[in-house]
Amino acid sequence: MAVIEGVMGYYDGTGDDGFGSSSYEIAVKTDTPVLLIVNGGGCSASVLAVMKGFKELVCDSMIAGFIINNVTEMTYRYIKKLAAKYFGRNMIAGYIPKLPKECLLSSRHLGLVTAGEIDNIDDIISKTVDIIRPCIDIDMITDMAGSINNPYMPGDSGSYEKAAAGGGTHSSHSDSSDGMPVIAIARDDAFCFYYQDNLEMLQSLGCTVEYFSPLADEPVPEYASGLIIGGGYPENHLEALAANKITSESVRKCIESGMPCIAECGGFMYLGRCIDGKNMTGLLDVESSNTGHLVRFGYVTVTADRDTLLLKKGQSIKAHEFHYYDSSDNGAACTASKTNGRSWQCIHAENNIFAGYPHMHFASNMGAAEKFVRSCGEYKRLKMR
Ligand SMILES: C/C1=C2N=C(/C=C3N=C(/C(C)=C4\N[C@@](C)([C@@H]5N=C1[C@](C)(CCC(=O)O)[C@H]5CC(=O)O)[C@@](C)(CC(=O)O)[C@@H]4CCC(=O)O)[C@@](C)(CC(=O)O)[C@@H]\3CCC(=O)O)C(C)(C)[C@@H]/2CCC(=O)O
Ligand SMILES: Nc1ncnc2c1ncn2[C@@H]1O[C@H](COP(=O)(O)OP(=O)(O)OP(=O)(O)O)[C@@H](O)[C@H]1O
Ligand SMILES: NC(=O)CC[C@H](N)C(=O)O
Repeated sequence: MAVIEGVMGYYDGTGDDGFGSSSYEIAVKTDTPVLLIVNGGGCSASVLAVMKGFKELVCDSMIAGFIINNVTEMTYRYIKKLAAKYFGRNMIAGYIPKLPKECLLSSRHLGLVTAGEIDNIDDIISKTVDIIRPCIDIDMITDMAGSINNPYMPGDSGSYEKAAAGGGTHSSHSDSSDGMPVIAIARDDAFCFYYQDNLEMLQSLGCTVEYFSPLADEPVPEYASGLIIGGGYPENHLEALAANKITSESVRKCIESGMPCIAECGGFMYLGRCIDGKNMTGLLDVESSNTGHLVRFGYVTVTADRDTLLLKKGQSIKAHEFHYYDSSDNGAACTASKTNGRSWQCIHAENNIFAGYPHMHFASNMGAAEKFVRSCGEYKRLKMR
């Protein structure tokens, strides 16, 4: 079994093409049965109307079953009995009771507080499992999952399994003398927004991915010939990032020596002169500050208006913007456009840098990842001369 992550409500997506990019569309494309969790709090039989609406909005909703959230056992039994009548079969695989405070995960701007920042996350999960486990019909769920032969599930050669086993995900003593480039990834509580896909794609192109932590004042790993600084919450760690000179000097030295660098959103802000007045690396002449509201949000297509590290003029890549901060200069090497027709300039493409607010998704243009890896390879060869 695998859990496929979706966003917001089941049919919520870009809205441009039916239910474009929604969890529903992903279920259809991957031929995956769906177990929909519906909120039953504050109502009883009315939740059946919600379930029926979700199930019958389209002719094949892919919904194989439901779990009712936020109800008592008594209400659950009542709904389950009624559901058999209205759906003609048992489609409810259990319920989730009202959870105690200590099981709840907190949110902040941009969504949930990330798991890596919650010290007792394992305890919270175990406690939640202990509560939920007796309320869920696992056999029924296994039957739903076992009834399909999904070609997208990782098999023996699945990259996800390899990654989980540590196959190239992290290597502390990478070979720098031959082979493919080592890509350094800044990763900690300040820089935590990465598409796992992107990292695996770099690995599938032969690169080794190595992590370092700006919050722990670590330098860019010695053997690296490419650098990625992802998004996240640098604004929550300004004192440390401003004080951590080993990282900032190392990032500066690498980039000034020509190392190809992608910096996205929070990572882009870190390459600037300052965030909310606190000094950062100063590699870009940019100041970033909190606007107090969502500045840009949603899926975009980023098209290059001139040649850049990732895209040649005219080429595009799909990306995503999600930020409260804004900068004095967001770059103008590319144009980001939404399906609703809105567009704006973005991306600093000075020499070896590709930096700006969009988070790029390589699977939408593998050529961009290949171009980045080629540049890292060239940098590596130059360095070895
Ligand atoms: C159309 C909207 C979309 N939201 C998506 C996915 C996610 N949204 C998250 C969160 C936490 C928020 N989304 C809102 C911005 C909310 N989302 C919308 C709106 C309905 C309209 C946005 C727009 O047209 O510009 C919007 C509500 C609104 O009336 O503005 C948010 C404000 C909802 C709320 O809490 O009230 C909220 C932002 C919170 C904040 O300000 O910090 C998710 C994180 C939820 C999740 O994880 O399930 C998620 C983010 C996923 C991601 O990283 O992409 C859609 C379904 C993708 C869609 C956007 C489509 C698009 O424009 O491209
Ligand atoms: N069974 C439960 N017991 C107690 N609180 C709950 C339960 N289910 C949800 N909540 C709380 O209700 C709020 C909204 O829950 P909901 O399930 O709508 O979240 P969500 O779908 O993750 O929201 P979002 O659309 O923001 O991603 C959250 O604060 C969550 O902690
Ligand atoms: N997507 C990001 O990296 C977000 C950066 C920053 N936390 C902001 O809200 O602007």
